[in-house]
Amino acid sequence: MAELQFFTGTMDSGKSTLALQTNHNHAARGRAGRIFTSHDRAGQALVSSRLGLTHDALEVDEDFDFWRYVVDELTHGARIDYLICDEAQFYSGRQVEDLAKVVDELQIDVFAFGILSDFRTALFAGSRRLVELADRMHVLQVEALCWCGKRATHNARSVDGVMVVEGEQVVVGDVEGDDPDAAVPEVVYEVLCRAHHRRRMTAARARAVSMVAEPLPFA
Ligand SMILES: Nc1ncnc2c1ncn2[C@@H]1O[C@H](COP(=O)(O)OP(=O)(O)O)[C@@H](O)[C@H]1O
Ligand SMILES: Cc1cn([C@H]2C[C@H](O)[C@@H](COP(=O)(O)O)O2)c(=O)[nH]c1=O
Repeated sequence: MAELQFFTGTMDSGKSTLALQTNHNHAARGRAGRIFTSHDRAGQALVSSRLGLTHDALEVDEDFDFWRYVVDELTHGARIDYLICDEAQFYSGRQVEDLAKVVDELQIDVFAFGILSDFRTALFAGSRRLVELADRMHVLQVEALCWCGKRATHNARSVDGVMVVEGEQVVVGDVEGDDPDAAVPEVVYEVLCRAHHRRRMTAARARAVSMVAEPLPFA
């Protein structure tokens, strides 16, 4: 019985890696699949993992029609057993509804991967519709950690080193690397626990605050 499954976690939690592993495992068993992505950091029509894995993919823009694409492929004799849908947070609600229709009417498995909420902690449209429609939802077990050591649950955006909660919802970017000499891009993401996201306390701000010398008590 085909299913619509949604695999979610914060940024940097292993979603794209799992997407490519899922594709590999199903293809290794002779199943025929298609891989989709949207706004991948590595560029157009590519799924990339920070582990260095990449795979060609079909780019989903706002006009992409999953139902029409799959029906056209099947009509022309292609076999499709499953769809891998990465960066699904960027899909529209209608596109997610079409993925559910592909599962129900064509018995094709759909594996969707994406973050739940944006830098303001608001659900993305595609993620919201996946939560509403998926047969099964999985939170990835590779836990990304806040700088304080707690499990990270939210994605923070910093612009020029300052955490922001205003701006465009879609800004493609990455979490800051661990190379201290690497140039820091203008927009950087960081995964935080809820408390530190609410306090706007990024790792950089925590370091700065901790470095302020406590006034010595007068002798
Ligand atoms: N060099 C590495 N060796 C092992 N794991 C890594 C390495 N670099 C990143 N990772 C892990 O890979 C995951 C990020 O991979 P990715 O699939 O790109 O995540 P996502 O798509 O969720 O942003 C994280 O869980 C991180 O811990
Ligand atoms: C929080 C947040 C993220 N994004 C972008 C940044 C990345 O390009 C992707 C997430 O990719 P990942 O594989 O999960 O790391 O989403 C955004 O556009 N807006 C946001 O608020």
